[in-house]
Amino acid sequence: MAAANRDAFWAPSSKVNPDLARERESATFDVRELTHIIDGSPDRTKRRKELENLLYSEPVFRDVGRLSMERDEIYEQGVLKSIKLFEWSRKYKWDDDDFELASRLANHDISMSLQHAMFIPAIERLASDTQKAKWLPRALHYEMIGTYAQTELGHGTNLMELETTATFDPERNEFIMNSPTVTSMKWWPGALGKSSNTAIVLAQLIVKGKNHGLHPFLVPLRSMEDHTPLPGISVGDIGPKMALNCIDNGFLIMKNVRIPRENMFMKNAEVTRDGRFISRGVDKANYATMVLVRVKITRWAFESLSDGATTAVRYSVVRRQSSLKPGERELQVLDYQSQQYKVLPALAASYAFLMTNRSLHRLYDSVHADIMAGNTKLLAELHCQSSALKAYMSEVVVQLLELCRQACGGHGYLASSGIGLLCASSAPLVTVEGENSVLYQQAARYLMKQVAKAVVGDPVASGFQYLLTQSSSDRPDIRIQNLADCGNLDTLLQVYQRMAFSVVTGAARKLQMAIESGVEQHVAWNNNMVSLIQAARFYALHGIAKEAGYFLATPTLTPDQFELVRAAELQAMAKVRHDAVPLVDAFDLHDICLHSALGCYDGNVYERLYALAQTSSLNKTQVHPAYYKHIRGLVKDGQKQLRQQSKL
Ligand SMILES: CC/C=C\C/C=C\C/C=C\CCCC(=O)SCCNC(=O)CCNC(=O)[C@H](O)C(C)(C)COP(=O)(O)OP(=O)(O)OC[C@H]1O[C@@H](n2cnc3c(N)ncnc32)[C@H](O)[C@@H]1OP(=O)(O)O
Ligand SMILES: Cc1cc2nc3c(=O)[nH]c(=O)nc-3n(C[C@H](O)[C@H](O)[C@H](O)COP(=O)(O)OP(=O)(O)OC[C@H]3O[C@@H](n4cnc5c(N)ncnc54)[C@H](O)[C@@H]3O)c2cc1C
Repeated sequence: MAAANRDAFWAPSSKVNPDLARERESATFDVRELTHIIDGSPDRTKRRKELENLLYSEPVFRDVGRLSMERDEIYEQGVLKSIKLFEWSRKYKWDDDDFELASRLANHDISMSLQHAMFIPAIERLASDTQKAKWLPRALHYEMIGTYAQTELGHGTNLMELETTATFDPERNEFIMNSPTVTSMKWWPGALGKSSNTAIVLAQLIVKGKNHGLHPFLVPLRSMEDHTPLPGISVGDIGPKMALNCIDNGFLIMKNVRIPRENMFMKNAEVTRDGRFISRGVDKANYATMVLVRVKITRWAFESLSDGATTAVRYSVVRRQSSLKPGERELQVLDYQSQQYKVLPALAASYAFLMTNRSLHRLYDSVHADIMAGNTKLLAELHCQSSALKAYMSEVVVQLLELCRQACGGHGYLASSGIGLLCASSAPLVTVEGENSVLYQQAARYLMKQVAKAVVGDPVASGFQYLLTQSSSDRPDIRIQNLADCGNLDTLLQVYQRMAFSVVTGAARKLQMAIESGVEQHVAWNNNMVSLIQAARFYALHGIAKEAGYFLATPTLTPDQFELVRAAELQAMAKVRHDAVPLVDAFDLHDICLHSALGCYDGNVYERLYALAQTSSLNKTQVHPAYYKHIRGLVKDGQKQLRQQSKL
């Protein structure tokens, strides 16, 4: 789309859809005040606006062209956006919060997103002080452009079986990096294919023939002069994906690549000059970067879901379709109870996920500070919480975004709705940084340990006190006798704790019985995996309604109480429906960030759909070249055959 049209497209219109305007006039709260809470403070709102002005004054961040771009153009635009953010970050000395916020305003359409998402954080967490002094300036000034290369073609989850090797050569005081098999090539790391000149490579450390397990190594990939791959390095893009195609996820094969001994990250372990292996701190400390990204993913879950909820809610009040009573005006589709049931859980979950991410981030910051000071006591609890919440929130986001798409009817299937791209770009959140089934089990593993402690009366971790309170014989009955009781958050918390206690201890009992029956531990674990994963999952009324089985099959709710919860849920939806538009307006998403013809602030959906249709590459000419090449011949032949038939 030409620049002038592009600017016209995004300019907010003074003409606001009347239905949308009316919804805003009837807000029952101060939207701006809620925006400040969502941003974190009035100052953070102000900061966000400053960064919006900075980014959206740049053509590359305003482009609507991405709907019909070729992959190379998408990649190059993502590189350009990355470099803009890097230049501004250096020029204005952005902190991590500013960089994360700018990245979000760019929809994470950043080819070299791993530089700040993993490469720099890994150096900060896994390098010795001497290595940090050497490598951080080169990473922060973008001489080193990096990635985090752990996953291989043959293994992603099971880190113990990763095959890349780093063999110490005492003669030359070097490590020799190798990809010994086809399945050992690194596969998937972001920005590895074409952008990065350096990688943090996770490899099995071999010293004097002994394997000392997985350790991180800094491996130069490409010349700092002309970006050509260095000797022994074979690297490239793994091909187009469902979305996130600005990112050059790549492959890496190393054949006898030599790196200095000093390139092994040495905060948690080292190999001395004379070939002695020394381990420091806990061996899982090298997994610290993965824990950080899992926490980030809970933030991305909120961002994706609030985008989807904003589009679906605004479109659902603009779209009028069918009437409840013949002859009456067509209804705003959000007035259908079924539409509320599709769309409002995404709105509710957006707010719940925002608060959950903040709570998890506080835990992370506290535990990370302890770990940096050598105290790893709470690492296991952080691992459990980050694993369970990353898994649960990414799972729910994928489900609810698809419902938001369905709620937008046919137009939700258009790229210009933005919601299809949102579904596709959020889809990998259930896989990256630990596939969900695997992470749920990590949480379940920790839960089983807490149950074992609770059973013998030992103290349990702070987040699991319900295992003690719910087990006591004098625990109070669940007080749900009317609709009002269903709005009592303490009561709802008690319901969840009661159910969780039953499901978690039930899973533990099944596991224990299997083991006591003589089944080996790992077989018993696999045979009870679904129960263990369920024990690691569970939000308020909708969560109860959606998971009815667990609340009714355990001594938690009676059928009558469950019916009260269902009625309360529908009542709550009708109430939230009244404020649905102000509640999404409070996310205060700029139209460029939302990138949706259905979700734009002014609600002029039809004009924008038509305007974006003009950008379709098929509309470059009135008659497409395919007519002259193929269709014309078909029509002429048809005419010829009809003439011949008419003569018969
Ligand atoms: C809007 C969207 C925009 C963009 C989004 C899309 C894409 C870009 C974003 C991000 C890029 C993604 C980057 C990656 O994916 S990097 C690769 C990530 N890979 C993984 O996460 C691998 C998953 N596998 C594992 O973590 C582990 O192998 C395991 C499955 C957890 C098993 O661990 P393992 O050591 O093999 O064996 P266990 O016996 O289960 O564990 C032993 C022991 O260690 C403890 N443990 C395990 N992991 C951790 C950890 N991270 N921190 C702390 N402790 C850990 C575990 O609890 C156990 O402890 P015990 O005391 O019980 O023995
Ligand atoms: C968009 C994207 C970006 C990525 N970026 C990076 C990156 O920057 N760096 C990097 O190193 N990696 C990256 N990855 C790789 C990612 O971390 C892996 O895909 C992920 O760890 C899962 O590993 P896998 O794909 O090998 O699946 P596998 O581990 O082979 O699992 C396949 C399936 O088997 C099942 N399964 C496996 N193990 C278990 C188990 N123990 N219990 C129950 N079920 C199980 C699950 O259903 C799982 O989905 C990226 C992936 C994607 C999609």
